[in-house]
Amino acid sequence: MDIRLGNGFDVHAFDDGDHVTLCGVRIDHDHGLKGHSDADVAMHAITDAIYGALAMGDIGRHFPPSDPQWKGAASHIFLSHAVELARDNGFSIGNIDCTIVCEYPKIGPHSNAMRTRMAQITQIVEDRISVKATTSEQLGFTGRGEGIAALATCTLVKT
Ligand SMILES: Nc1ccn([C@@H]2O[C@H](COP(=O)(O)O)[C@@H](O)[C@H]2O)c(=O)n1
Ligand SMILES: C[C@@]1(CO)OP(=O)(O)OP(=O)(O)OC[C@H]1O
Repeated sequence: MDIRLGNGFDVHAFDDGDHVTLCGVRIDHDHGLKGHSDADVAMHAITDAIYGALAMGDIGRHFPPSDPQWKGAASHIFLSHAVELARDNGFSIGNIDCTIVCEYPKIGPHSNAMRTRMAQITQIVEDRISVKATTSEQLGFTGRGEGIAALATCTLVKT
């Protein structure tokens, strides 16, 4: 059995707006997130974890921020591409674990909806997908409420 481990990390700054999109779920908030795409920082970290496990670059290599085609794009496009690339190379996703770092919004009330959406996109069962959150105890850029960071790990399995 061939098992690969990948990790991903992303940050997006807060901007004017009334909601953020995290793992494909819209959450009302007093700010939005700045980005070339929909700025779904958690989905970007998960996408990069899959590219990482495949050793096939990163999200910016496949979807350059300089390409106007991706302006405002929904991030499920990026994740679906990484999932398809894994499948094309004979891998299935073993599990995904994502940690979102911010003081606000609170993630807990939305984490199950996020797992459901991620399961739809990745076509794996929800109990193989984890979405967690932590504050940074008011320290650093996340602690000052300047943006959101996300980390993700995934395993890919070829039998
Ligand atoms: N944006 C967040 C941050 C945290 N949580 C939940 O609160 C728990 C305690 O966070 P600490 O940083 O104080 O350890 C954390 O384990 C999460 O359950 C959250 O939902 N959203
Ligand atoms: C997702 C892409 C798409 O152009 O743009 P952003 O939304 O700015 O997100 P980032 O995490 O900076 O990754 C780079 C790009 O691939």
